[in-house]
Amino acid sequence: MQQQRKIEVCLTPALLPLYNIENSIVIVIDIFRATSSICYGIDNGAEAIIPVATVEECIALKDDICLLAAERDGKVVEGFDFGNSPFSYTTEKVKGKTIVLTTTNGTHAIDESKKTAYQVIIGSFLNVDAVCDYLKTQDKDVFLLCAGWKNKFNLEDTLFAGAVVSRLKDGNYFQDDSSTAAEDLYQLAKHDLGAYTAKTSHSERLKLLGIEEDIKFCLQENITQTIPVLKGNKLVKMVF
Ligand SMILES: O=C(O)[C@H](CS(=O)(=O)O)OP(=O)(O)O
Repeated sequence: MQQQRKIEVCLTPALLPLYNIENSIVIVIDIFRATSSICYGIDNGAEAIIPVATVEECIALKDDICLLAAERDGKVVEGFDFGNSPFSYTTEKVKGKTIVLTTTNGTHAIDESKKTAYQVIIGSFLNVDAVCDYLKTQDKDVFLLCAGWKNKFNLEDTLFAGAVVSRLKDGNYFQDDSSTAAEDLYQLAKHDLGAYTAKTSHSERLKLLGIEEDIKFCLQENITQTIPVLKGNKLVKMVF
């Protein structure tokens, strides 16, 4: 008899060592803003985005062709082409380009999960239905990894995890308790994600930096069908 697939939500990268993800498709989630910007950039024709955990690794990969993007604590790191705002990942800026990217939380989560995952893909509200449609066609376990904030829990990534859980409901998955909690949170917030996420500490941080427009942008649902997938050390557009 075929084993029942699992759906698990890992609420922060700090909890990752507790899980076995060898048979799982890992969906890395960093709604504000890394995974939203990655989805947008790949959809806008970036050839690849190379996620790295540290600013030093980003500099080490510098060559004449790559763009270098680095963000820490919401700000572009001095000397880099750009940071983590989705508005830096437009067609005009990224089409045909390879970007080496490091961010406070998102690229750290990608780096940690790639070591043992069956596959790593990138999720955001921008591509939520495409991600779920893909997962429904796979016979792998689903592992939703929230990038959180500096290894701590955050609301917006958990909300997105809940959005995925609610869309996969009919798939007869075994759900862990954090998936159930995430789904309940999503049911509470889904009618007005903007109002709910206004409560988040991340919104407060981004507002202080004057970048509320980024928040609105990252909460749009299904503006793309593109799924970034990790191939080697590069995130590229998944081809079906
Ligand atoms: O740039 C962002 O929005 C955050 C920075 S922080 O968490 O507010 O310090 O980085 P990300 O890796 O996208 O969470």
